Amino acid sequence: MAMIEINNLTKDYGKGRGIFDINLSVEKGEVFGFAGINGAGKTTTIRNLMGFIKPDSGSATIDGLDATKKSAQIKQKVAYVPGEINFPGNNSGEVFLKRQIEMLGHGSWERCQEICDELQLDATANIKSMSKGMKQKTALAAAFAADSDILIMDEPTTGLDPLMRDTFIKLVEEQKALGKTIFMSSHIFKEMEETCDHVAMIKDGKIISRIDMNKIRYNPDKLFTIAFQDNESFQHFTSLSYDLAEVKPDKNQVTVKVNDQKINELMNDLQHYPVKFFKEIKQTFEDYFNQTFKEEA
Ligand SMILES: Nc1ncnc2c1ncn2[C@@H]1O[C@H](COP(=O)(O)OP(=O)(O)OP(=O)(O)O)[C@@H](O)[C@H]1O
Repeated sequence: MAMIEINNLTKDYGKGRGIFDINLSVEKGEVFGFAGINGAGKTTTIRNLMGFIKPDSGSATIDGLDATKKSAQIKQKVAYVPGEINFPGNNSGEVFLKRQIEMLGHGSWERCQEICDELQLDATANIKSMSKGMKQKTALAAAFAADSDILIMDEPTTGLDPLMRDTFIKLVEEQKALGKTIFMSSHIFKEMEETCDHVAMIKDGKIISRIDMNKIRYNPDKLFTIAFQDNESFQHFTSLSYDLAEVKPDKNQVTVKVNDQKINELMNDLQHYPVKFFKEIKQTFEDYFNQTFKEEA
């Protein structure tokens, strides 16, 4: 059974805003990304999932628990990082973190301290006077130290610098190795590319694509840009039967799409031409995201 199941979920705020007929399924042990630009519907979906708001139609379950009817149990079970962090009370980060661990009934203060060290967070500061980044780190420390089977995080790296994002990626990988299920929204491509097994893309409240990230990470179809030293070589090469993705005659340059199995063939062919430069164009999740959004426009 899937750990997170969303069926035909709709929350209509009017004027085309909200989420419409969302269907998603996240398996146990999977890191699942939810990608979309501002206002796409990520937070609305997550707030439904956590039972903070009721859908107009459809349903969501977490480990078999209905998000609306069993919201209290879900909040106990899930380590949650909200999109907008607003801590209750006027205590130090440490007091807050210790209470969180006590409240959830799993996780340990020792592990929490290790995570605070990794995130370079001084949790002795008062939570009300913390900077945006410190609040985000405190919320992450609470979630990662909770030892919950499921983590749901809404834009978890907001306010973190690039080095801290790398620490975040490491923490996610550790959780994945422990078999935890992670659902996180983001518009930061790097963290999704490095951590997610699957990503769903949302636009205007609707899912427009589901991606197996291995197909992006280990895409057998590679792109190579080759610049030739003279126009004659360029002309001759482009007359061969390669799949030409881009041709720039003024620069004697061509970009070819070549399957892994045909790379040796390309290398052999290129030996016959004076080549100025040769480089692989890496296809990233960002390229896929931008392309899909353009196609949907
Ligand atoms: N309580 C509300 N009342 C009216 N409209 C709302 C409400 N909450 C969200 N919306 C609208 O629903 C749409 C989806 O918002 P949501 O916050 O889910 O997007 P998001 O993908 O999380 O965006 P962001 O990346 O900016 O956080 C937006 O158009 C937003 O203005």
